[in-house]
Amino acid sequence: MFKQLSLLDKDQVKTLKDIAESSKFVDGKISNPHSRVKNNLQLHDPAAYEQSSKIMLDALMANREFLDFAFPQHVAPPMITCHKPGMNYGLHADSALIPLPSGPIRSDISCTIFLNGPDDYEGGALRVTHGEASMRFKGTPGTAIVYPSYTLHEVEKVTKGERLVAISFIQSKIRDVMKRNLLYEFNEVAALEGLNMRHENYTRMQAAQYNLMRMWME
Ligand SMILES: O=C(O)CCC(=O)C(=O)O
Ligand SMILES: [Fe+2]
Repeated sequence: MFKQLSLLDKDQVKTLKDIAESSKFVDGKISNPHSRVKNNLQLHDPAAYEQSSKIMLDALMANREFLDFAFPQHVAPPMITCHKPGMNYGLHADSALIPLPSGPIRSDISCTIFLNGPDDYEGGALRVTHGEASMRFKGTPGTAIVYPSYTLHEVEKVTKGERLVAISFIQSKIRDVMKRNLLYEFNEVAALEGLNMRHENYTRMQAAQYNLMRMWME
């Protein structure tokens, strides 16, 4: 399942764009030296990375929709990347393990946070495939899309302007996507409709929700 989040306000987006503007970017291959498809730039300035990733990490961990949907166990600090005209990130699968200073995390969910808007660049859609079908995303500034890391996906070539986003990877407490989505749906419907039920039935349903989480959470 895919989820679009309203993550950052205008001021946060501006701060992040200011950081990007005044920071050094390097060839994205620095973190994937063997990739034949990665053709973008990524932020390469420790202080700027620390400051920008904290804003986005804090926003993710304060976002109810994200917490309810992703059941995050570990979240990689979001990294700002940039595609200029001619750049793309060809079709690929995300690595199962994402190295972090604190040790590797498993990527269950991938996340793109949009800092530039669809009017700021041409091309550059994030295309996520699902078998022979695919979905294309170009979010407005401050929104994010989370999607399963097991998908093959790509960033289409930017033909004009600049695509500025941040990317992150999430290890979920619920590794199995089917179980995670089922719990999300169950919890959502219970939250929206539960109070219309008779109290004793609501209590029993809540016990079922908690017990599924006990069974499935790592
Ligand atoms: O820039 C994006 O939206 C996604 C980039 C990507 O697929 C990756 O870094 O693995
Ligand atoms: Fe990817």
